[in-house]
Amino acid sequence: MYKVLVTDGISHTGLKSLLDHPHFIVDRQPTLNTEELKNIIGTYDALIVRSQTIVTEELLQAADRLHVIARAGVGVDNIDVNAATRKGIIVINAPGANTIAATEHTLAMMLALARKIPQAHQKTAAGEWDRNSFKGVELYKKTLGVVGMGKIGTEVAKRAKSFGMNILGFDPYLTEERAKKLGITKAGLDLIAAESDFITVHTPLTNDTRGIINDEFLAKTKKSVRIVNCARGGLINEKALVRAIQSGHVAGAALDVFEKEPAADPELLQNPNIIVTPHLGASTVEAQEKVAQEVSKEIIDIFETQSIQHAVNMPQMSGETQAKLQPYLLLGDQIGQLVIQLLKRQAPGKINIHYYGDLIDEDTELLTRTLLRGILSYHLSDSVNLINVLHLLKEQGVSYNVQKNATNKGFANYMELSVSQGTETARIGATVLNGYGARIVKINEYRIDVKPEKYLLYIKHQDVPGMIGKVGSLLGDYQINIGTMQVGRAEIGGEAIMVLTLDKGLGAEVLRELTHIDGLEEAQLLELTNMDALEHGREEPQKVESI
Ligand SMILES: NC(=O)C1=CN([C@@H]2O[C@H](COP(=O)(O)OP(=O)(O)OC[C@H]3O[C@@H](n4cnc5c(N)ncnc54)[C@H](O)[C@@H]3O)[C@@H](O)[C@H]2O)C=CC1
Ligand SMILES: O=C(O)C(=O)COP(=O)(O)O
Repeated sequence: MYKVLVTDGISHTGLKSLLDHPHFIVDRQPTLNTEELKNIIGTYDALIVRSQTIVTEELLQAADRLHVIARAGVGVDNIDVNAATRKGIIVINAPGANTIAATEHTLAMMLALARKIPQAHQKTAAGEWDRNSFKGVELYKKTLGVVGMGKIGTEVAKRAKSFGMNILGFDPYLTEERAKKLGITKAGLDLIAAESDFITVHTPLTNDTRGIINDEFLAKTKKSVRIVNCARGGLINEKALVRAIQSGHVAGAALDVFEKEPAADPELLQNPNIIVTPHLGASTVEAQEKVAQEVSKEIIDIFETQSIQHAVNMPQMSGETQAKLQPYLLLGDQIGQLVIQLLKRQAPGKINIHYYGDLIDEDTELLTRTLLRGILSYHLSDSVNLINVLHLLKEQGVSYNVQKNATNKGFANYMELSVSQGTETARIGATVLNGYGARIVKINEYRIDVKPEKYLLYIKHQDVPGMIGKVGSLLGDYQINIGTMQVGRAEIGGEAIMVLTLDKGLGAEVLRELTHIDGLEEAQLLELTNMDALEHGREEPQKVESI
């Protein structure tokens, strides 16, 4: 059973697949304080949050078995993603599931700001019939500057066009072609400042975007501009905004998000020209069900089938590509494990990965991580996974290099992995044969043809007659059954290798005796762990024995 902790208010209906699943226990604890959360997090496999729960490095230090943090929404700035990555915790979100909700809230805020609806409502509800104080402005024929033309920015732009607005869009990823298709103008920040009557921001909060609307930007804006932020507090420098509104340069602002939440600054909250909502952009019935459904499904997938779709700290890959790469991923993990053992179990210093043939057309980032995890797992065991493997390599000072080559090396697809430490190098080449499965086809400079199995006996010897018989009979004396035997040599009568698959492992005594055979230079048992789990395309999940 896997234990899932749900903090923050998450839709019960949306969580249904998790709540009904026989392998998951879901605890809903929406009112925990930081200390309480820290005290219990250690017993959970997954955590589901919205924007309210702050997931810090300190909290993660106590999260000993946490495998997944799911953000039922988009922004992950309340989660220390780097700390999660270092700990090998997958962070997922639900991009797109609340796009429409945030879009409609932005439009609602823009209209409310233009027509002073909250202020008028307040006065009317208090019994005052004031028809003079609330003259608004129209959106029609006005220019809207959209900073951040991602999912929400784009949907906002489309809807604003239907009000007859001219749209200026700014986003490093906005091409002229897409802008044209949307019927908007691709612009820079300066043009947006100079031309816009309304400006709305829709970027994530990053080092780049923090304070993107600041004194300097506001100074370049048109007089009486109105500003909307339904994305992230911090994109607008609040002090600068208040100054610009007080000076009369900015006519007003509509804010759903704040530098610090819950918002408390009276200069913002009690300003007659600023309308506010308490981070409600995603708060619709539909969006909340959808975000909860999406993260629930993905959590189940991650634990049950190791398939990850929306990890923010992993390469993204479609299910189709993942399925196509699956045999290579299994093989990659295996040759990673084997190559480090061939290096006489020394820590790696330098790793080279080459992909040839059909593999060069694939997105190999996940495969590369799998190979690297295979290598590191020999010394670091379960503490290394696909999430933290690059971080751990860096931490260990191991360099790696990936090359792709269109030549096919005699196989439709081929990958070669070499690991060095000092002057020693171990190398394995492998391929997936259509209809026959995975094969190791090269070990160091020798060509062979071995199907990876749990126990492989690797022997280096002189290419002299009788060697195969001697090895076979010694193993027979110890009741060790040989599954397959392959020999490879660089030249007749020179050095050669023998690779045997065995039904069980063998001890140091047998290995010692093997090396006493005349002409036998080296014997090494290579062992693959996690074979069963790998066969099923996933690692062994952590199990809760009893709750
Ligand atoms: N108020 C609320 O409740 C909600 C807020 N959000 C927030 O809205 C924002 C946008 O969300 P989505 O559209 O779903 O994300 P998205 O990832 O689809 O779009 C973000 C866009 O910002 C662009 N961008 C990044 N840096 C930029 C820069 N320096 N200048 C201009 N553009 C830049 C990116 O290229 C991307 O196209 C996020 O901050 C998200 O957290 C999302 C949902 C609800
Ligand atoms: O999805 C986002 O980025 C949001 O800001 C929504 O936040 P919430 O889930 O409503 O706390």
